[in-house]
Amino acid sequence: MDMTDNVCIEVREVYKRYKSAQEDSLSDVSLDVVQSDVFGLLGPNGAGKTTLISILCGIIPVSSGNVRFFGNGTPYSDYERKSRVGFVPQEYAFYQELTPRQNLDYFGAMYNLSKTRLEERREHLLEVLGLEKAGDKKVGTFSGGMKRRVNLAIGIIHEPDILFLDEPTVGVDVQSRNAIIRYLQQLNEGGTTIIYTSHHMSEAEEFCKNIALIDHGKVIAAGDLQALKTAHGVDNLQTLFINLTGEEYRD
Ligand SMILES: Nc1ncnc2c1ncn2[C@@H]1O[C@H](COP(=O)(O)OP(=O)(O)OP(=O)(O)O)[C@@H](O)[C@H]1O
Repeated sequence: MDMTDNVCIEVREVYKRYKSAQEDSLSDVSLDVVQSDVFGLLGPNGAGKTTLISILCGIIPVSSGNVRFFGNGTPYSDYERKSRVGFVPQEYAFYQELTPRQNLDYFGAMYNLSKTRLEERREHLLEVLGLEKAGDKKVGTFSGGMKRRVNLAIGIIHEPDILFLDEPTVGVDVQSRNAIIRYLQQLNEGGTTIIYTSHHMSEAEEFCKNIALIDHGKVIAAGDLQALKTAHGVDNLQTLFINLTGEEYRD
């Protein structure tokens, strides 16, 4: 990281043990995410990625440690954190019985957007995510790719500065995957900081500037993706991943 980079998320010595668990799901996790980064949280099944994203989004508490958010070097208030951070969860977070327009109106209202602003955002997102024609059909009838795009639209209805995505392209076809990643790239070019998880190594390799590789709740490698590949003498992310996390199944 460059000294001039503006840290927007600071994670320090975070531990997490779920109530029913015998072991820590996160153990001594420290990370910095800089403004306008595309940051990949990568690791095998059960590594702790969803746990970490859930903590960063304020959905579950840490057992110990700290997470702080900054905008231009100043810590966010709770209000700023809510209005400037967006989250696209792995599970679908919409009402299947409602249409995309109705879902976007419902979730947009939670952010206190004005009626005009909400309409503008809703129609913009339906258009750029290729959902215009399906805008008044029940989401429950949609393909996986369309549902993923609705999930994404809901998470960004309030135009967040910092966006978390937990496997945003899981289970979709190549067209939807490309549309989602292209759109996220555009958001990032416009200044949105993106933190995302994926099991799709070639997608992550193209998309991420920095990564943290997590295994058994610990950060085992972090930093600039290109520099990590060079340091470990590998030419692709998948080989780096296998070299650092091993070949065994994680069931
Ligand atoms: N609510 C919970 N209660 C108890 N243990 C949990 C809970 N949620 C997750 N865990 C455990 O915490 C560890 C980390 O899980 P987590 O879902 O964060 O991993 P992940 O890296 O997101 O995995 P995946 O790639 O499969 O989504 C796992 O051992 C999991 O079994």
